[in-house]
Amino acid sequence: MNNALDFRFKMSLGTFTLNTCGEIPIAGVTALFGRSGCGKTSLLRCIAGLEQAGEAYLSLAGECWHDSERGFYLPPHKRDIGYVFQEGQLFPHLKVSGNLLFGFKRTPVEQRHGDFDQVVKLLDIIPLLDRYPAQLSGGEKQRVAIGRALLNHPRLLLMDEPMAALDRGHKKEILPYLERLHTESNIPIIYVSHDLDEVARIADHLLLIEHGEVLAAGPLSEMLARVDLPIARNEEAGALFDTQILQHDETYHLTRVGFAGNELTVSWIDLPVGERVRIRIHAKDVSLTLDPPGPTSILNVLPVTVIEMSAHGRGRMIVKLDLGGVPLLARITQKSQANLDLKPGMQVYAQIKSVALSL
Ligand SMILES: Nc1ncnc2c1ncn2[C@@H]1O[C@H](COP(=O)(O)OP(=O)(O)OP(=O)(O)O)[C@@H](O)[C@H]1O
Repeated sequence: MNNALDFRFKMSLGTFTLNTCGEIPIAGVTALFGRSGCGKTSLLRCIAGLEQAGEAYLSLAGECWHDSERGFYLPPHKRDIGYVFQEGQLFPHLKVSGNLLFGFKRTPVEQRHGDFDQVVKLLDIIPLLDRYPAQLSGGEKQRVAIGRALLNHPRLLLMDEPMAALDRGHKKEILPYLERLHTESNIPIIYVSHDLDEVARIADHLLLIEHGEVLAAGPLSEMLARVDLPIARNEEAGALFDTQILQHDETYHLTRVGFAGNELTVSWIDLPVGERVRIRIHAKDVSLTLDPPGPTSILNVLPVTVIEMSAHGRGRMIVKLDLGGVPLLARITQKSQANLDLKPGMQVYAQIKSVALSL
């Protein structure tokens, strides 16, 4: 594919073997996802050129960066990439402004001003410009590290678990910036993570890595809706919906969102009507019933069709449902599946608590 990063790497690291091949679209955010030690960082380092696999092929939009067969290897500093590591790695002796200016290496002087203003605004860095890294929180350091990488105008931004060293509070603080980056920057990003909720918020594509190999790859919403992949076993498994805000209910502090002819009531979303939001419904928060329930505290009861089922873990099933053309996942017990005698093709009702829906 010409508008992609094509890769093939084979190498051993101690007892571990990385044997990956695939392609990553040069647009949006692609998550490299998998459990700890599966090889995500190794793959990212191969892409950056920091690791030289014995067997390697890498090209960006048809431009070769590494081809071991031809003995061609472009060193990291010639690859035009930005790299944000788990810990920001700022220069401690430079103020934030000085650290950011380091990101201007490749930008002609006359273009620098506009970019700087845009990036510091995007990442809310203005109040931090005069501080030294030691005077920043973990989340602030990461914002500056991201800003510095962006100012370098890379053709590709690699991010290796940029939130891994942050506590829950700081993670929450930085996530909206990563989402903004995703919608407002046109630099393609490859994002390593083992946190499914994080990936679901910011990625467009997903490469699932297992034991050093690419197990599956595709658009995020399709990947999250597959019941044959280990992702479906994850506690946080669930389907993703691109919705639009239809209405707010100020009395009950609820919001109504619409997607593909369906509507859902969710907890209040502080965004104007008409705005698009990504909503995730965790499989564990969806229950199934054969008949429409009578009066119930559950605000969302939607007719669905069973598409397929897969056993996951002891006594548990994951059920893929069709909700007016979009997939929804439900996790139920095998006992419930037997009690309801669920089979593909059956029409049932999915019950989703509105409080269970999260952005
Ligand atoms: N220099 C090395 N020598 C020996 N083994 C290594 C080396 N570097 C990595 N490994 C091993 O290779 C495997 C893959 O490591 P890698 O860091 O790529 O995984 P990861 O998916 O990024 O993990 P994590 O999510 O924990 O960061 C691990 O089992 C690791 O122990």
